[in-house]
Amino acid sequence: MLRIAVPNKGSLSEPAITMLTEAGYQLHRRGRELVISDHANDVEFFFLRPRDIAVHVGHGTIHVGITGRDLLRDSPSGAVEHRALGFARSTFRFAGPAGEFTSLEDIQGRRIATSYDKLVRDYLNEAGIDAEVVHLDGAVESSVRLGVADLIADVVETGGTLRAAGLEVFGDPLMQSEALLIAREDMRDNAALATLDRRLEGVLVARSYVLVDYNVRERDLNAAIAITPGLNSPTISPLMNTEWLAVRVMVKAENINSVMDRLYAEGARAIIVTKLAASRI
Ligand SMILES: Nc1ncnc2c1ncn2[C@@H]1O[C@H](COP(=O)(O)OP(=O)(O)OP(=O)(O)O)[C@@H](O)[C@H]1O
Ligand SMILES: O=P(O)(O)OC[C@H]1O[C@H](OP(=O)(O)OP(=O)(O)O)[C@H](O)[C@@H]1O
Ligand SMILES: [Mg+2]
Repeated sequence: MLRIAVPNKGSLSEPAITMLTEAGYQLHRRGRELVISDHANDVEFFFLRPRDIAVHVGHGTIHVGITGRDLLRDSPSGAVEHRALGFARSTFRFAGPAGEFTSLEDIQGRRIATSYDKLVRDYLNEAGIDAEVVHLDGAVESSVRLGVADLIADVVETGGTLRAAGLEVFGDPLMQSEALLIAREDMRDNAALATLDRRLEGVLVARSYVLVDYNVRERDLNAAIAITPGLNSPTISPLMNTEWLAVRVMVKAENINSVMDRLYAEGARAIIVTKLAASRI
């Protein structure tokens, strides 16, 4: 039975549970259960602190897990990134009081508050900068005002928390993060992991693609197909009126209106777009 670690709280928890549910798994918690068995799918879900998931997966007692790339990099765990999952996107940045820091060199000899000690230390070592890392478990943005640090290094999404604390980012981001499916290298060829991975890929595709149907005259077909080449190849079917063909094809959802405009300009008509509920590519 495949053991899967799921974040039990924080920004990763709800979207991870939603994604696994969309992938067909049963992991509804009625109360404070720490483990849920999904017998129909032959998997077991362990609800764990986001920060601990890389440790459990690296240890091998849990086969795979969902965590953030920043948390994985902050852990000494031997787990590796298996697939990016496209949610909980954030950047990891240095920030200080407005106007006080402009570049990385300004950090030399100063005190940096963070919950991500290893990530920050590795970055400073790489950059050849010597600074003191002050570990805090959370609410890192308050540390400058409270005097325990001169600057911070933390997760930034909207920047709202920084602004509220009177801090400004400076320098390049230390990294870009998002939720990941992580596993140990030796799980790479595991069949149960491959099934989970294909299901998650199916959710990602269903979220980012739409199905487009349209009719087009045979003479305009090549121009239309150039706009919508599809994943493998579009499906072309005959219509009763033999001058026209029906085309069915997958298209990235984000540009769908501009794609429809261009298809229409090339002579396509009866263009309809359908959302995908699930997919296996
Ligand atoms: N505001 C946010 N927007 C997007 N992603 C975020 C945000 N805050 C945190 N994350 C991401 O969520 C993960 C960390 O989870 P989070 O900070 O929500 O957990 P937590 O419950 O605070 O955990 P802990 O108490 O161990 O710090 C990281 O991968 C981080 O990049
Ligand atoms: O840029 P923003 O959109 O404001 O989001 C970033 C904030 O969200 C996270 O905090 P969280 O809610 O996890 O609290 P924590 O500090 O206790 O971890 C993160 O640590 C930042 O403080
Ligand atoms: Mg947090």
